[in-house]
Amino acid sequence: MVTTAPVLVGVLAVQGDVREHVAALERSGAAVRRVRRPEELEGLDGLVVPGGESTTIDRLARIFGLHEPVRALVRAGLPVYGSCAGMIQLADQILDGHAEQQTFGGIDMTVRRNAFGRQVDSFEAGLVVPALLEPERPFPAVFIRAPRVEHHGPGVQVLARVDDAVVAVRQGNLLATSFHPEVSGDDRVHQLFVRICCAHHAAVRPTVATAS
Ligand SMILES: NC(=O)CC[C@H](N)C(=O)O
Repeated sequence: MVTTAPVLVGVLAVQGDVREHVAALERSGAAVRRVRRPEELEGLDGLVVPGGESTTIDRLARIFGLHEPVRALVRAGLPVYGSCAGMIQLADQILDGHAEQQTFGGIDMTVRRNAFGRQVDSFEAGLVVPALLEPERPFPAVFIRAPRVEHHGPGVQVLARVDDAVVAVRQGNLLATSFHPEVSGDDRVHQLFVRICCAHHAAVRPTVATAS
């Protein structure tokens, strides 16, 4: 029998719906660590930037000394998944951000904050997402003051749209959704991310498989 340890995925825990992501990742087979300090980034196979308020996540990440180390890990190829405010944090450019707002960047896209307008601040949509397991089953996507991708470069793969709006993307090991899969009771987005983390782990860490 070959035994392998589960991948270790961090959840940036400065603000936002951290607990729901921790639970969804654990259900998807990952070991999870909440990250509030730079040293807690060490040894991770992936990182989730949760939804919440991107201006607050940005400000606290900089105060806690996490901004530069997370930027460096993104550029070094660590798998990172950003949901809603987390998607904003992974965008190279943002529209309707605060004047001094910064992002980790990494995905060659321009994201507009709060793009779906006040009258539909929150809504749910059944999305067709071919990249997920059982793609014929629509994903119950919950949008809460959600951003949308306005422009993206050729290296960015579009995973889902609502009408014409791009709401889920992947670029290499970086994954981002406008919506909140952690509150939907459907773990297929987290399962996709854990698979990306497993592939990265296998590529960068020598396998210590014990045969018995
Ligand atoms: N649910 C969310 O994460 C909302 C994101 C929020 N509108 C922002 O700009 O950060």
